[in-house]
Amino acid sequence: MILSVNQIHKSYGNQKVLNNVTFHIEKPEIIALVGPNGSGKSTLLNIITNIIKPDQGEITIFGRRNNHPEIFREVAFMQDNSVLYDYLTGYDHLQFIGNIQGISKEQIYKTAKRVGMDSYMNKKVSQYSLGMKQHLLLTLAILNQPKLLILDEPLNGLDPTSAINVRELVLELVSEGTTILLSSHNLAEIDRLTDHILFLKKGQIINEDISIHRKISYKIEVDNIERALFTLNDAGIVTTQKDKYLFIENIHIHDVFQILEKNRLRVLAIDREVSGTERRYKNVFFENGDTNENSSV
Ligand SMILES: Nc1ncnc2c1ncn2[C@@H]1O[C@H](COP(=O)(O)OP(=O)(O)OP(=O)(O)O)[C@@H](O)[C@H]1O
Repeated sequence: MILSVNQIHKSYGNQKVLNNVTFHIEKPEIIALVGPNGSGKSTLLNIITNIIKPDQGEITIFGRRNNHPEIFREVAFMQDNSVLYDYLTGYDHLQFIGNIQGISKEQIYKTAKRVGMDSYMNKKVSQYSLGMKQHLLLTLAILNQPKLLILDEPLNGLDPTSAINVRELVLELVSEGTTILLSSHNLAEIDRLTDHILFLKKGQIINEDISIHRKISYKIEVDNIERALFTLNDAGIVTTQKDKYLFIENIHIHDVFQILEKNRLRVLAIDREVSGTERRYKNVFFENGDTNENSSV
């Protein structure tokens, strides 16, 4: 068992933030923790990493309690940027943590290069952008090649290029056997990363394989929209029109191309959108017309 979260309760004053949270991670994969602002995601990650104590409940990581002194050889938590020191360089931070963990200079350089921060690691953190700070925090987190990596909003503040790099790195780490538990607000990013979602609702976990909710939709522009609409619907492919675009869901796009080509219809543009998480998110959090997504227990 990689991670076992058992019957965790946590309140702040009268506010019950986590109410009997239980879930288990048994195999290396990416698991996304999703919930509205204030639903308790950071609190839960902080409890898992033993930064905050729960009121009740128990966490085990690789079979040991999460307060075991050796646990942090195998687990890393990407903290938020308040842990960084403005007057130190990125390299100073890496060297400091590297010294504590007995990590070689070569490994520090290799990891910084892997994350893409080697070119500015000798600059002071005061000169870093938000994205550069995120890169440094990620480099610090993966320095000891953890088996379980916990990331709180890792894509926050990243421009599209950096977000793609981090996403690719996360996928690479998982392919090497690392388990990644991450929280994110960015549902489109989650769709690209994983099918395994933990929804945090009213202090409790709804643990789901999102693949059954996956929807792939295509937005297509053709040279003759009326004829294309008629032709596709006639072929049994449910197609709708909005403005100058056709919309088709959950279909092998190759079939659509073949039908259009056979009928001498030309595709001018095509856009593909994958959504599963967002659709399920709405079902979970906006049920019964409840549009107040803020969690209260
Ligand atoms: N130290 C604290 N003292 C009192 N209340 C707290 C404390 N930390 C968190 N809370 C409250 O607990 C709730 C959950 O906070 P938490 O930061 O875990 O949520 P979150 O899901 O991570 O939110 P966000 O997505 O906005 O980061 C919020 O209502 C927050 O105000």
